[in-house]
Amino acid sequence: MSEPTSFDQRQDIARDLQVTEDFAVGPEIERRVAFLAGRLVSAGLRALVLGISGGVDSTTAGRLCQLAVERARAAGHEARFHAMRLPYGTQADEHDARLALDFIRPDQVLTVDIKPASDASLEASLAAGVVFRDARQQDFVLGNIKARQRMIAQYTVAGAHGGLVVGTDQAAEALTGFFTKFGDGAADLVPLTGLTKRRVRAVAEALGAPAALVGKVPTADLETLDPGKADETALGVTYEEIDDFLEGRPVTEETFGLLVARYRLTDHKRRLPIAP
Ligand SMILES: Nc1ncnc2c1ncn2[C@@H]1O[C@H](COP(=O)(O)OP(=O)(O)OC[C@H]2O[C@@H]([n+]3cccc(C(=O)O)c3)[C@H](O)[C@@H]2O)[C@@H](O)[C@H]1O
Ligand SMILES: Nc1ncnc2c1ncn2[C@@H]1O[C@H](COP(=O)(O)OP(=O)(O)OP(=O)(O)O)[C@@H](O)[C@H]1O
Ligand SMILES: [Mg+2]
Repeated sequence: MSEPTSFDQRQDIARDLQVTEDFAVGPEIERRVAFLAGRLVSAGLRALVLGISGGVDSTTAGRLCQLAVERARAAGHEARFHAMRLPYGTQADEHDARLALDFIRPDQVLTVDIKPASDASLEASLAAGVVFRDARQQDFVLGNIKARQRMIAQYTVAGAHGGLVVGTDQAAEALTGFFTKFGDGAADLVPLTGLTKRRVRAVAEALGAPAALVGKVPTADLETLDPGKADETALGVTYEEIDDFLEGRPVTEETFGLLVARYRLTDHKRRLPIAP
């Protein structure tokens, strides 16, 4: 049997991540709003829950959620969108989060500071004798604790209101595994699935999001020692390159190899836990 060609490899990955060749923003918005409203109604539940960071992904997904609950209500189904602010203490770009909320106009906004619980979790492990290699490694692990703490806060609200937790995973993050397993990677519904980053921005723009958020530099903003670090700095590859790869446009051989390697390495993050 012959080795798959680069072309086949790329196509298989794009298919696995549900990236389509064609993209029309209007029908994509309609399909995703219908998906959220339909799932809420068919599950017999009453709420959608999502953290709003001030980044373009949650701005976009948040507006889709609000449109979906309004559609469900118009069809006679009781439904509300609970948008959550989940800062770790004080967030440097809080003004962007406020801008996002003004645009989304959610039914409800709830703020939970994840700092006390995140710090307590780390402290308890340190007190139990967990030792980190150095301060950087400890800070990186604390970053993943923050992402998981946000997941816990969102599931708390979902539990209180009979809600579904919405995730913001999209194709560029899925390809690179650039999310915390069971943290921001954990959700009930993922309406941005299959969208490259530039397509997320196109959806945001078509929905009428402020330009400052549509074009905002993506950041996981998880490391206390490196606040607001750009995802592209952490990844060593640009979103333009990731999107080009996923959409079948030319990328350098080096980028191609790097992305295929990253996709393989992070396979476990896109699946259920491995069983014997
Ligand atoms: N082959 C394999 N089969 C099964 N499990 C495997 C595995 N390789 C590693 N693992 C395990 O997976 C776990 C590591 O995964 P995980 O805990 O996610 O940790 P990890 O992938 O190391 O870190 C998460 C990365 O995502 C970034 N992130 C997080 C959250 C949000 C965003 C954002 O863009 O907003 C970005 C974050 O900055 C960081 O670079 C470990 O337990 C590891 O041992
Ligand atoms: N400070 C925060 N407050 C509320 N929710 C947050 C916060 N930080 C992260 N989240 C949640 O975690 C998700 C993953 O973060 P991520 O950085 O990938 O998305 P984003 O900030 O919306 O967009 P971008 O990737 O462009 O920065 C967010 O979409 C949001 O739901
Ligand atoms: Mg972000």
